[in-house]
Amino acid sequence: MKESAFDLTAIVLAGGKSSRMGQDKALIPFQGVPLLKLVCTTAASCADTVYVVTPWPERYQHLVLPGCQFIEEVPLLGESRNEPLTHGPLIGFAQGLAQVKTDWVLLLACDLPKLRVEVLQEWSSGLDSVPEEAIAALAHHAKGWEPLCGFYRRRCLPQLLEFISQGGRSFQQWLQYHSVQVLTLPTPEILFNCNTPEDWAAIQSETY
Ligand SMILES: Nc1nc2c(ncn2[C@@H]2O[C@H](COP(=O)(O)OP(=O)(O)OP(=O)(O)O)[C@@H](O)[C@H]2O)c(=O)[nH]1
Ligand SMILES: [Mg+2]
Repeated sequence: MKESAFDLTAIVLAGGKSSRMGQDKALIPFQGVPLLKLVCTTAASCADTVYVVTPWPERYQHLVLPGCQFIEEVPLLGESRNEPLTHGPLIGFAQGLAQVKTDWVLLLACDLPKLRVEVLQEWSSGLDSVPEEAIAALAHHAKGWEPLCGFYRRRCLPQLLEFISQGGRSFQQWLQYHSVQVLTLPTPEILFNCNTPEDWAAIQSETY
């Protein structure tokens, strides 16, 4: 159930190399639930429509993700269909955003086991007071913006496509050209990123 004052779409990214994990992060279980399913369930609690953007939807068909629709990534001009599509999260986001109809979209990585619905809902309820010039509302941490757990205006798509067409692939570099509203993090733990076997072991051993 959503609590924001307007319609919201969520995009969940499930692609990439998972090279640090050594196996597809989207499918590793946390408390018995594959990470992608966990994140999609959280997303569906905050948004009316949830898109899972992935180069390989068939890999996740069996997960049963209620209320979620797959968007299959397509190669960029010059990319081969025979190569694995690992062109990065910025392009995955752009291909998802092209399908979005709502003014705001919540973008989430699939490797965020500690997301909290109430925090996302609290953030989304404040979106109507984000200054018009800001293209996104994101949390900030020591290394810069956290681009894969926050909100973007749909109207940023043309600027994003322009940046990509010039070879841009980095969220941090793209965002530095734009005004972004800071989201307050109640606890940094929410953004915990499960990238390595050690990260995974750490969350497995926690007791709840
Ligand atoms: N759809 C899509 N998602 C991607 C792509 N690359 C990364 N992601 C997603 O972006 C999020 C963050 O990915 P990272 O943890 O930075 O990188 P990764 O490539 O998955 O893993 P490493 O190889 O260990 O860096 C995860 O949800 C990935 O599934 C991509 O090319 N397409
Ligand atoms: Mg990560």
